[in-house]
Amino acid sequence: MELSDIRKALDTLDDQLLDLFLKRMGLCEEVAAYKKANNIPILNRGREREILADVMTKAGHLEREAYHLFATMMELSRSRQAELIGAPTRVGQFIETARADATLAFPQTGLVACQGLEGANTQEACDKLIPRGTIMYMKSFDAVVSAVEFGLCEFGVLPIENSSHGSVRAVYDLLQNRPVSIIRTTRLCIRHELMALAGVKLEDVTEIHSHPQALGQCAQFLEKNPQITAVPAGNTSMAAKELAESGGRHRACISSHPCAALYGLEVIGTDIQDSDNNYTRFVCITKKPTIYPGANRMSLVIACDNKPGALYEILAKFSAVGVNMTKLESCAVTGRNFEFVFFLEVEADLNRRGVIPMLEELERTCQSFHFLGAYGEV
Ligand SMILES: C=C(O[C@@H]1C=C(C(=O)O)C=C[C@H]1O)C(=O)O
Repeated sequence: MELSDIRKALDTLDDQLLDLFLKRMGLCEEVAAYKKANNIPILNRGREREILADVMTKAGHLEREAYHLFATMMELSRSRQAELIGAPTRVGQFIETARADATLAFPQTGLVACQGLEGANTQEACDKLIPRGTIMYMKSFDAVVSAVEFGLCEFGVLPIENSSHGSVRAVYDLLQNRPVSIIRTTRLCIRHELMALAGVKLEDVTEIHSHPQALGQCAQFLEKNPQITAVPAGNTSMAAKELAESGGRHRACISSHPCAALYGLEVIGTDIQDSDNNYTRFVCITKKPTIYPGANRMSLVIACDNKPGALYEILAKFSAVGVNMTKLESCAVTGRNFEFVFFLEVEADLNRRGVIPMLEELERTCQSFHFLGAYGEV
């Protein structure tokens, strides 16, 4: 057969397939109405397994392809049913409340909780996120979240991930477990400097103090100087202040440039980070769920069953509504062997048809689902 003839035949088949697909979806809509009236869950794993087993037996050497085609069709069917049934979900309620409140422009002032001291990278992030905000410095990430949770500060700013060191697990843990949500993010290029008291040389230094993330981002520098011990500090700026107060002449710290002038230290090494492309992303959080106009990203933390295809099923849902994933990181669940949660960020407009039902479907079907917020990046 000529190529053009084959394509003509394909066009005819595609028309038939489309027609059958629409008929199938029509029947699923009837199923949805029945389920709604009788309060039956959308997902019926047993029925889906039977369908897939039958399809694979009938499909012969194309069993794998047929499996994926039918798994996707059932995925789309469940998504449509969720859209029609509209049963309340936590994520649906969150979005409804958060959007109703978002009539105002993004705030430019207010009290902002920030971990560390003057000169910390987070301070620069605070200035970008809430341009005329008043910063209150806190000792820990936990204290930042508490300040927001208990109303001491309207906003909190926290680092969430670094391009060479990955997600800040402690911050993800706080965001999942406390009643705060992300309203905006920003990205800063981080450069690390080595600082010490006036006159101290690198040869004199036996200890370098800094935040574990900063120590990790300068791992190659530390490897090249094996005589030096890395000592964790609460924050890069705290390390600078403590060094200045200690008077220690065998000590140095890894901090950001403004700390030298702020704490009277001398820079004895510049750009000591492993990669010049070293970025940290920061999130701005609030207690009141708010989605400001123009929000085009969302952060999610999802745990799924430990079985083949579990992650694929999640990704298929994104694909079904055309959502672009910008981050996917798996992380072991603390205290459990080989169980993972996924930290995700997706680009999605909540106004696009199917996006909210997709989130609701994820909440209904995944082992655990946390919606951390919908926001824009500055
Ligand atoms: C259509 C139904 O709902 C869901 C979708 C299915 C499908 O598309 O075939 C099968 C089982 C359910 O998970 C149903 O329950 O029959």
